[in-house]
Amino acid sequence: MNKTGKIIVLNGTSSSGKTTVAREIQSNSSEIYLLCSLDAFWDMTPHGIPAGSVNFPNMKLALARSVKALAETGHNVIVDIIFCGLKTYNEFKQELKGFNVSLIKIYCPLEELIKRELARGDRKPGLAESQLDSVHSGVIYDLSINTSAGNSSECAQNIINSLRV
Ligand SMILES: Nc1ncnc2c1ncn2[C@@H]1O[C@H](COP(=O)(O)OP(=O)(O)OP(=O)(O)O)[C@@H](O)[C@H]1O
Repeated sequence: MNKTGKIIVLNGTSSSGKTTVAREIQSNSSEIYLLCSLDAFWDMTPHGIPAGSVNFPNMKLALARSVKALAETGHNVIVDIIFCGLKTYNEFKQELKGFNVSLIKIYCPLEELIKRELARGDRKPGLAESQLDSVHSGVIYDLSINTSAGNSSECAQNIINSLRV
C-alpha cells in the first residue's frame, strides 16, 4: 500500500481567506498537495436545489470520507471547510483517526470580513457573521492564523514553516 498522505484542514468562516491561503500553500510548499474544498462539493448540486446542509445533510461527512480516500491512496490534501458546529468536527475526527492531520484555525476580525464580503460580491452579506459563533466553537487546533495580520502568502508561509511541509 502507498504511504498515507498528510492532511491540512483549514477551518474558518466564509471570506476568512481559506481558499486563497490554501492555493498559496499549494504554490509554495516543497510537497505536492491537492485542494479538497467544500465549495467544490457544493458546486456538484443541480440547478434549482440550493447548496447547503438543509438539502444535503451528509455532504460534509462525504467530504471527510473523500479526504480519507485521497490520503489512504497516498495523496497529501488541504481541506477548505466550514465546520459550523461540532457535528462536522466530530465526523472529521472519527473518519481521519490515525492519519497525519493538522488542524488550522483561519480567522479574521468581523470588520474585515464585512469589507471582504462587500468587495467580493459573490457571497450574501452577513454570511461570515452568521458563522462566527459556531465555526470555531469546541475545536482544538494545532495552529491559528489571523488573515488580517498579513497577506495571503505570509499566512501560507507561517503554516508551511510551522508544519514543515
Ligand atoms: N491575508 C489574506 N489571506 C487570505 N485571503 C485574503 C487575505 N487578505 C485578503 N484576502 C481576501 O479575502 C477574500 C476571501 O478569500 P477566500 O475566497 O480565500 O475566502 P474563503 O474563506 O475561502 O471564503 P468562502 O468560504 O466563502 O469560499 C479574497 O478576496 C481574498 O483575496
